[in-house]
Amino acid sequence: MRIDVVSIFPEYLAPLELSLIGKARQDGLLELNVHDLRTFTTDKHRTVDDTPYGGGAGMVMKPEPWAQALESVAAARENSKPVLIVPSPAGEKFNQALAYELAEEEQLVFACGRYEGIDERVIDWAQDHFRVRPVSLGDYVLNGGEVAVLAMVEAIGRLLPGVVGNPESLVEESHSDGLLEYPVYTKPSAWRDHDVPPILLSGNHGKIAQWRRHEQFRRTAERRPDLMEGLDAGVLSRADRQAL
Ligand SMILES: N#Cc1c(-c2ccc3ccn(Cc4cccnc4)c3c2)n[nH]c1N
Repeated sequence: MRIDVVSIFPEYLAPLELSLIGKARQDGLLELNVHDLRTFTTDKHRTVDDTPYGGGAGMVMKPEPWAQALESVAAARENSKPVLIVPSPAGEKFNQALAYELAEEEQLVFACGRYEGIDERVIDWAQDHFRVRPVSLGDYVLNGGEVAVLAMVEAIGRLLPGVVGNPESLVEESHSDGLLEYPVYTKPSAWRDHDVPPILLSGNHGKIAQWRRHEQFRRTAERRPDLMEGLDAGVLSRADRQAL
């Protein structure tokens, strides 16, 4: 997969040189290019914003630098247009299902807006060159798209083949099957008056799996009742229904 990120703060994306994603880039599992939007300006002040038509507070990002930048990074392909992800408070909610969907793409382009956002005509123009997806990280307000891109690239990148050492670990984590993950413990078994649940020391793998499943349901019902409504019937085994 190739990922291109355009931002006026390219240094914000430096953490993607670290850890799992950084190693995936070194191993050639992921190509990630970060581009400075100001590279695509033509005036001596390298201007990327201007006052909003219709008045109002703040500034809006000018359309032409964005069109130049996006044209520059769009890999020419016959069969399908690359995906352009535009982080926005007004986007569809990012979730694990969307992370899996986007992990299948050949190229993802991320447009990190700042100020009050990007001139909407860029989104309209981009429809002819990209499959455009405005995406929100969550229902809270950030100052720009970079933090959202860090989160999305990590969530998507870790799903790519070979990035996570043990693919098994992707199966049982939160949201992989619509449920929150079960609690985890390690040595020592007794710690500051808090003991590891005895079932986990029993060596009875069937009972341990049953306990873990029950904990997934208990936690999900307690912390995220909204997820319980959306559970796919196939996810609920007979034993699961008994656990509810
Ligand atoms: N993804 C995502 C986001 C953003 C977000 C993303 C891009 C930009 C570009 C500018 N701002 C500031 C801004 C603030 C308020 C109104 N309009 C714009 C952004 C906020 N906020 N919250 C999220 N979950």
